[in-house]
Amino acid sequence: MSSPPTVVSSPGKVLITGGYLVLDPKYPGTVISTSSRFYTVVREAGPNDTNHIRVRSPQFLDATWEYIVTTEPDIAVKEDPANHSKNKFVQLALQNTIALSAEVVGPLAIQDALEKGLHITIVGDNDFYSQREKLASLKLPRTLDSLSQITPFTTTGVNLSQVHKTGLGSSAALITSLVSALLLHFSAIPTSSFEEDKSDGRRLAHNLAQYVHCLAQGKVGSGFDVSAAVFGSHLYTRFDPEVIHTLMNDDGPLLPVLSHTNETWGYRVEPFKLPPFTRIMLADIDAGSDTPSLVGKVLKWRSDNSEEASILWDSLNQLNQALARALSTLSTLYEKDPENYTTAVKYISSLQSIQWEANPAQPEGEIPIVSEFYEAHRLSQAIRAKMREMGKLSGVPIEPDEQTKLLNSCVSLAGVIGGGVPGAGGYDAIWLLVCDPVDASPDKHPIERVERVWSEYKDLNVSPLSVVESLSGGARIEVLEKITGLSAVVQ
Ligand SMILES: Nc1ncnc2c1ncn2[C@@H]1O[C@H](COP(=O)(O)OP(=O)(O)OP(=O)(O)O)[C@@H](O)[C@H]1O
Ligand SMILES: C[C@@](O)(CCOP(=O)(O)O)CC(=O)O
Repeated sequence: MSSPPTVVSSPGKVLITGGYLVLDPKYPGTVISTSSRFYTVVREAGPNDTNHIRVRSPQFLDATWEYIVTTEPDIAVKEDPANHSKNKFVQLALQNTIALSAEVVGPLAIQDALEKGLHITIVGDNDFYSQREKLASLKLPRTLDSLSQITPFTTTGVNLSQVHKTGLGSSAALITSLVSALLLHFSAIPTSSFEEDKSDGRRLAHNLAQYVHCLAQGKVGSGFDVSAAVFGSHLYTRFDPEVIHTLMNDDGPLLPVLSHTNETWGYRVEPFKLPPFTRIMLADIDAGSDTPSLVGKVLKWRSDNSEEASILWDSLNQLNQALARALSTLSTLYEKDPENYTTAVKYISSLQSIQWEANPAQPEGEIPIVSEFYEAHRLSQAIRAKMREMGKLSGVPIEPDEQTKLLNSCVSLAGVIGGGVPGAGGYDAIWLLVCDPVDASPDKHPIERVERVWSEYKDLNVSPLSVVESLSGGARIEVLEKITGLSAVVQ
C-alpha cells in the first residue's frame, strides 16, 4: 500500500498598513493572512517513476510539468524537454528544497524518498484568481453568496500566464505550501513543526520560501507575503536582504544560510489579529497596476527627497503602529468585558462612524469600546491621507481618485470602521474593516450594505472576494479528505 499523501496549505495575504515602508527594516507592516489558501498534495508515484517528479496545477490549461532529479555529482532538477510550458517558481522550489533536504537528511535518504518518484498537485482557492467571468457566465450577481456557489478550485479555462490574479499573493502562498510539504515529505523537518507558531522547522521553511521566492521573482521584496503564508497574520519587520545576497549569485551550500539558527536573518514576527466581531472585506477592481513599477518610482522619489521622505515615512509609521495598537486594544477590551463589547459592536453597526460617539445615553461600559473603534476609524483615514500624499509627491497613483471615491462611499456606510488600498495600492483592490455583529437586526448587516454598494457601483468594476481572516494561522498540515473539493482535483 502506498503511504498517505503529504498535504500542506498556506494562506494568502493583505498588507493593511506599511506599504512601501515595510521595505525598510526600520518600519513594521500589518499583514492579515486570509482564509483563502494554496494547497500542495505530495504523493508517491509508482515503481516505474524513480527520480521522476510530475507537478500538476489542474485549474489551468497546459499546466503539467515533468522533472527528472539527478543526485550525482550534485542535486539537479531538470525539466523534461517535452513540457509544454516552464514554471520557474515550481522548478526553483523543487531544486532548492531537495538540495536543502539532502543537506539535512543526507543524499541517500533523498534517493530513497525518490525511489518511487512523486506526483504533486497544486491548487489555490478561487479567491486567488478573478471569478468575474465565471460569475457572468453563470449569470450570477457579484456577491459573496454567488462566490460560494462556484465549485472549489474551479478551472480557470486559461494558461497560468493569462490568468487575472487578485493580489492575494498566489506565488508566495504556492511556494510556501510546496516547500513546506516537500520538507515534511523528505523528513527534513518534523510534522510537529506546524503545531507551534515559531518552531525551528517552521522557521527553516520560512527562510527557504523567502529565498526561493526572491530567486523566482528575480528581486528581493520585503517578504511580508511569504511571512504571512508561513506565520499567519502578524506585524512584520523585514529580513535583512544581505543574508541571501551571496546565495542569489552563487551555488554554495544552503543550510548555513537558511538554517533557523542563522540569526542574521533579523526578521520580526509579532502577534496580531483583527478584533472580534469585525471582518475584513476585499474587492478586486478590474483595472490592474504594475506593482514593481509603482515601487521603483516611490523609492526613487524617496532617495531623491530624503529629508521630506523621512518626515513622511516617520509620521506614517506612527499612524500605522497606532492603528495596529488600537485594533489590538479592541481584542483586549473584548477579553475584559465581552458583554459590553458585543453590545457596542451591535450599536455601531447601525451608525456611520461620525455618529458613534454622539450618544449621551451610551451605557458606561460601552464608552471605552466605542471610542477605541472610533480611534481605529480616525487612524485608518489618516493613513489613507498620508498614502495619498506619498502618491502625489512621488507621482504614483497609490490611492488614485477613482479609488478614493469608492473608498469614501464605503467608509461612510453604517458599521464600516475603515479601509484603504492594500500593499502598494494602485487600481487593483481595496480593503475594508467592517463590524460583523452576531445579529444586526432590525438593521441591515454592514456586510450587506458594502456588498450592495459594490454590486451597484458604476465608475469601477468592483467584485468581492470571499476571504475572511485566517483564524488558524499560517502554513498547516491538512488531511486531504477534509478539504472540500480537494480529493476531486487530485489524480
Ligand atoms: N496554481 C499554480 N500552480 C503553479 N504555479 C503557480 C500557480 N499560481 C501561481 N503560480 C506561479 O506563480 C507565478 C505568478 O507569480 P507572481 O509573482 O507574478 O504573482 P503574485 O504577485 O504572487 O500574484 P498575486 O499577488 O496577484 O496573487 C506564476 O507565473 C506561476 O509560476
Ligand atoms: C510596496 C510593498 O511594500 C508592498 C506590495 O504589496 P502588494 O504586492 O501590492 O500586496 C512592496 C513589498 O513590501 O515588497
